[in-house]
Formats: sequence, structure tokens, C-alpha cells
Amino acid sequence: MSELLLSVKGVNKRFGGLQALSDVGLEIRRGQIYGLIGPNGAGKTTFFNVITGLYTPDSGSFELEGEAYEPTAVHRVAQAGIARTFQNIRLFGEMTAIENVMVGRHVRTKAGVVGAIFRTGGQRTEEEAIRKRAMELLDYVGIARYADYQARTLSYGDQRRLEIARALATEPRLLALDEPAAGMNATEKLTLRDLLESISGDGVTILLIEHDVKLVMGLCDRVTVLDYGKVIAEGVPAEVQRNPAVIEAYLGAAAAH
Ligand SMILES: Nc1ncnc2c1ncn2[C@@H]1O[C@H](COP(=O)(O)OP(=O)(O)OP(=O)(O)O)[C@@H](O)[C@H]1O
Repeated sequence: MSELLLSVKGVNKRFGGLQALSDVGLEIRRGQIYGLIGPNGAGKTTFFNVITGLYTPDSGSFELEGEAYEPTAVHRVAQAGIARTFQNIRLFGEMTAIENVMVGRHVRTKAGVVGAIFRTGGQRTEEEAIRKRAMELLDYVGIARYADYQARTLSYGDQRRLEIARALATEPRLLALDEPAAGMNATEKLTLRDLLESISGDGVTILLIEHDVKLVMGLCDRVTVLDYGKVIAEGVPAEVQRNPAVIEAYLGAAAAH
């Protein structure tokens, strides 16, 4: 079995009277595509926000490759090698596609994000190297032809892929994707599936929140299922799919709509 990449234990997060996460934990091994699923409001995004430093948990312990990891600030999370995308796309809409990826790349360099936006003189060589890598990443996710288009003019599916390219620019150990297939048509989902398999094949571990159960079950090595903030199942997709608690949670959620 491959090495443990991320280990999370005992995460609790309360919003006022709502226990959004209750003793949640999971273990992701290096090279896995790991799915985090569950009905609406189960706590999936809250969990992402905790592990990426956006929310402070009430309790919980975190280890990355066996070392204590404190997701206390967004920049620290990036330095630790975790990159993420968001359920609601967060791109710099007025900037071009390639500039969006370059911002991600600058997170990994001493120039910093400010350097990416307000270019100063004397850094031309570094800037060129960053631009070249950004172009490679746009090509990798299949949208190189839109490099000089403003991000906001790209189709929804292409914006999602641009977000992935920007996240990859930080050279993460773990890529956390919050509903990457949301709003995509069947063809776009197939392309996305191929892309995620390539990313995984190239050595980046993936943690995926996704509502498309078929996509998750076909793609993921292991899955954790949340319901009302609690882990109700964990295992390989075929096992989890047959778990009565999981069937019940999804049927209950469908009946409520
Ligand atoms: N900042 C917040 N303040 C108050 N309540 C919140 C906050 N963020 C999330 N919640 C609540 O926590 C619960 C879990 O929400 P979360 O967004 O994590 O669920 P989810 O599983 O990602 O749902 P979905 O699939 O609909 O995106 C929900 O009841 C939500 O309303």
C-alpha cells in the first residue's frame, strides 16, 4: 500500500447551533483519487474549507506525509502543497487565462502574487519561465488556444479547467477539487475524467467532492460519505455503493427535494 499523504482526525466544526462536522476524519494515500461525497449540506465544502485554512475547526488533528500540518492560513496551505478549486468558480475574470495560471505559479516563487500582477523590471527571465510553464499547463488541461482570452469569456467547462491549471501551477502534492464537473455536459465530463486520470497518473493525489455519483464511482480509488456532518461510510466505491446507510442517505435526500 502506498504511503499516507494526508491524515485527518476528529474534526468538529459548529456554526451557531449547527454541528456541520462531527468527528470527521479520513486518510488519503499518495497517488489515490479520493472521493468525498454525500447529499447537499452534508458538510463536504466545510471539510474542504477546514483543511485549506479557510475555516478554523473547533477540534481536529492533521498530518501531511507523517508531519503535523496546521491549516491555519491559506498561504501556509499552499506552501504545504495543497491546492484547491471552489464550487463557485473564483478566477480573476478580467485577466487572461494565462495570467490566471501565472498567479498560481507565482505562489511557488519568491516573486509572490503581487509580483505577478504588478510586474516590476529586472525579473524578465523569471517572468518568461513562469509564462512558459503556465502555457504548458493550459495545454495540459486542453485550453491553450484560449491563453489570451479574458477568463470571464471562457465557457463554464473551460473556466473549470482553467481553475485546475491554476491550482496545478502551485505544484501541489494534493489537489482538492470542489465539484469540478458541476454544470458540465456529458462530453465535458468525459474530458474532465480523462484529465483527472492524467493528473493522477502524473503523480498528483486528488481529493474530489462531486455530486455525479457515476463519475465518482468510476474514477475514485476510495470514497468517504458524509451525511449531516458525520462519516457514514468509507471504502472502495463498489462497497460504499451497496452500503444501506449510504442508500438511505441518498434516498432520504432525494425524497426531501
Ligand atoms: N459559513 C457558514 N455559516 C453558517 N453555516 C454554514 C456555513 N458554511 C456552511 N454552513 C452550513 O453547514 C452545513 C454544511 O454545508 P456544506 O456547504 O459544507 O455542505 P456540502 O456537503 O458541501 O453541501 P453541497 O453539496 O450543497 O455543496 C450546511 O447546513 C450549511 O448551511
